[in-house]
Amino acid sequence: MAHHLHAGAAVWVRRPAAGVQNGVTAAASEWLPAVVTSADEGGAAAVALEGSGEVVACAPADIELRGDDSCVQDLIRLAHLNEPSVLSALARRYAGGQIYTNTGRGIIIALNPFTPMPHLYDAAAMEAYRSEGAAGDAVARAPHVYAVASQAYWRMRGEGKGQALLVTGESGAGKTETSKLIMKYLAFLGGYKSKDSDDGDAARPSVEQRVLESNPLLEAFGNAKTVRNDNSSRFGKYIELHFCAAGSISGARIHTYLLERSRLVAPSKGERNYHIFYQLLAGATREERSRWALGASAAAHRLTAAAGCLALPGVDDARDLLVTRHAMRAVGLGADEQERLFSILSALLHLGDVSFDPCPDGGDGCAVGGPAAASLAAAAGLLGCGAAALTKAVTTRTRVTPDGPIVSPLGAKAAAETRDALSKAARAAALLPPPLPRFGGPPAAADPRRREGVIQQTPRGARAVNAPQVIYARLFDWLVARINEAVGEDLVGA
Ligand SMILES: Nc1ncnc2c1ncn2[C@@H]1O[C@H](COP(=O)(O)OP(=O)(O)OP(=O)(O)O)[C@@H](O)[C@H]1O
Repeated sequence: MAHHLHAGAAVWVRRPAAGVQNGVTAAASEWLPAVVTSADEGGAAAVALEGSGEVVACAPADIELRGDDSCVQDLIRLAHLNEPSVLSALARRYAGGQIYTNTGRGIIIALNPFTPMPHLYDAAAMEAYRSEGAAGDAVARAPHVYAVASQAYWRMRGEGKGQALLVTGESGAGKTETSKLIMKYLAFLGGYKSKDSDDGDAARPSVEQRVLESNPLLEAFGNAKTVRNDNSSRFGKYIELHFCAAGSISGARIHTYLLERSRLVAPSKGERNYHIFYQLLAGATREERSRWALGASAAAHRLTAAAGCLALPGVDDARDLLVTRHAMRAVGLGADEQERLFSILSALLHLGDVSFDPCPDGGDGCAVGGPAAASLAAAAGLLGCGAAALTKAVTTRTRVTPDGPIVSPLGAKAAAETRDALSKAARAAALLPPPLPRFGGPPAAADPRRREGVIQQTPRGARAVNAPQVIYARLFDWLVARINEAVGEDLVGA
């Protein structure tokens, strides 16, 4: 940008720098602090770089004004609002352990510290921001995610209107962690007492507790290790928290979007499938392992082994299964429902192990033989449908014509691509009778829109649908619906 520059003006100048991204050296640039030694009318200048004193000539596009921003904690107070000033202010604060920076009222930039910072979120910090917003002074204290949450909370209470908090950023930026901090803090502001507190009905966790405790469950089924984030949410979510007139949480509702279904059958190299599969394979008891015919470890099943990443440093999948089970109980999933749930997950693992051989007679179809037949039988048993019906479903395609259905064989490649080629979701539903309602009442049935959504997810006229994906997506929807039942939708008094 062209500026009126004079000798002695403090500026940023853009200089070429080699950057390395994903192991590849790429041309990049960096902004360096400098002082103008001479400038022409068009904005070009000769500058002396701070530190080295080297004098370089710069085009107008490579120069930005620089102010003294050393105490700035709100970006709108920068002396010059330009890219290098913003980046330098954020970098300086981050280096000093200040991961939060305001940018105007109600917007905060959070930089991921990638290390636990318990002092930022302890009881003293919670108290410090309790009245933020109520006092109408959101900038008085250090920028903090609690300040934004507190501001929204008190505005909701003051104006009696719903508030929305948008948490956005690229994968691994810290959205999930930030959302959890916000929820915990809103629960705290609403008077939530920790579960250690001995008042109340110990057998019935509070709504706040159920909301917070449902998180591990959603994460187990909806998160996976990616190349960018060991605990990446593979779905979008919108969480509604309902408050009663007295200001405490009275209920919640979680809406989820666009679960990454393809991960189930094809996680990318170096990534993992959904956490729950590794938890199950690491933490199932000997008796459960035999009941569900599970392999000894994640290496034993294609769905968990194919991408080549079995364990994660610092993650104990067996211990995490205990956390997931605790969350299941917290949202009210009984032993029967848990059994069905783990049976279906096990069935998916077996289904993933089914492979197809070309027909021995050289014909069009394919056959399921050897160990694959055992996997298919195990899947059929766990899903509660006959092995013959499942075999037919995975090796044939049915077309409905005015003269009746025409069944034709699928080649090995087509069958393998679709894995069990249950040609349509409707057929899948017929074969896996009825897949999720057996968990104990289908919330989907009570909500026609949701049911429609499931049907729409199946490409109409598609030659075949990958049933593990369909089943897993239904399982996930069912789980979200159960969590919603547990956390309630009590809008009375909100
Ligand atoms: N405030 C924080 N304090 C400490 N560590 C954090 C914080 N925020 C994020 N992290 C670390 O960064 C990791 C990634 O964060 P998170 O899962 O929240 O990212 P995300 O934006 O939700 O990613 P994705 O879009 O892939 O789900 C966390 O597992 C945690 O280790």
